[in-house]
Amino acid sequence: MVKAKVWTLKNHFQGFPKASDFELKEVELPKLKDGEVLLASVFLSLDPYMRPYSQKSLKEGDKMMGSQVARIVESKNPTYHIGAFAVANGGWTTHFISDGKDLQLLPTPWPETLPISLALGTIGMPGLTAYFGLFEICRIKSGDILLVNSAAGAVGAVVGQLAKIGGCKVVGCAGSDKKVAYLKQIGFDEAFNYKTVGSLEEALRKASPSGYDCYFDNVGGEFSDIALRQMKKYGRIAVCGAISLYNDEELQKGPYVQVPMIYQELCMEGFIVSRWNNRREEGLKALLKWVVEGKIKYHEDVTEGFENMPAAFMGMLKGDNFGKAILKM
Ligand SMILES: NC(=O)C1=CN([C@@H]2O[C@H](COP(=O)(O)OP(=O)(O)OC[C@H]3O[C@@H](n4cnc5c(N)ncnc54)[C@H](OP(=O)(O)O)[C@@H]3O)[C@@H](O)[C@H]2O)C=CC1
Ligand SMILES: CCCCC/C=C\CC(=O)/C=C/C=C/C=C\[C@@H](O)CCCC(=O)O
Repeated sequence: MVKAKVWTLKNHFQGFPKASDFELKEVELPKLKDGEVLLASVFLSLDPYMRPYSQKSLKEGDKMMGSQVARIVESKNPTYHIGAFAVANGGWTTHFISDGKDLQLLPTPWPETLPISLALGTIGMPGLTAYFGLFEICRIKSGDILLVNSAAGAVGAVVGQLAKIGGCKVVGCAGSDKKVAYLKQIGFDEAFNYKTVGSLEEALRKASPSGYDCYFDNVGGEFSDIALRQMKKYGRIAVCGAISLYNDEELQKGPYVQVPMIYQELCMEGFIVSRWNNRREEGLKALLKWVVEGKIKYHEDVTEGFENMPAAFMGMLKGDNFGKAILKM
């Protein structure tokens, strides 16, 4: 019998998650049935969606949701061979069984020089979020001026670099001077630390006095109320996330958006990356090519040790991560 260690949601989060909201358990996995494979997690992803989704999708005591790059260690499925790596949604667990239907084998050939953990970030769901959010929702054109927040993160850094490839002027913001320096290093035209600027309104105006054609929003809340009022005529807003709101116990009430939206004739659209699941291969192939060519740089924030999952998750929500937050088993 194989024993798996599993992080469970002991208590639903009230405000910001606490260590006592999680509980580590050990479970015995059953023997494989025909068609099933046993996988061992190698890298686990830490994503902001886990905070709001846990509220709507989990019961207390459930295994925390999440994805990983895992190695096949036993197989009764001819499609999946021992030693192969796949991306799965196995949750916060050291080992799990799959019938293969939810497994995504790593794109091949996977270059020896690239860490397989990129399949959780730049060449994975966050990278696809940037790719489809930018090209299908923002519909960027060469010469557009684009704003992206949480810009040094898993999604934001890809947004900015893809926009540069697409001929845009790119403005980004992040929560530390180290992250801001990184943004400039990877090609952002303007970058600032939103936590230290005196006035966000002035910082945005200074970065682009003529305003913004596209706004890729990862943060929501007060930031977006200010950014919205600096959009150019016919501007496009991709509502990707609202991480500034995820830990609120009561939904905040901001200014109303209708007046600037009408005056500037703006288009604002929310999206979930799974909308393009049928075009996953297209996106991954493009992202892999750009990474291999060096046109998209990546940065990972690696925490070691399964016991540190909750701490790494809470750290990411606080902005401690620099780049894609992952855990190495
Ligand atoms: N719609 C979709 O399909 C998807 C949406 N998303 C969303 O994209 C966004 C970014 O995700 P991802 O790239 O994985 O995460 P990141 O790698 O960007 O990590 C989260 C970052 O959010 C920032 N942050 C945290 N709290 C606040 C706050 N109160 N105000 C401003 N910034 C804050 C921090 O960066 P900083 O240092 O800049 O503060 C932190 O590092 C999230 O909102 C997520 O929900 C992600 C994937 C798919
Ligand atoms: C306060 C309300 C917040 C609403 C938006 C929440 C999150 C946006 C976001 O981050 C979306 C992420 C989508 C991820 C998509 C694919 C998977 O890897 C996650 C699967 C989650 C699940 O359905 O189990």
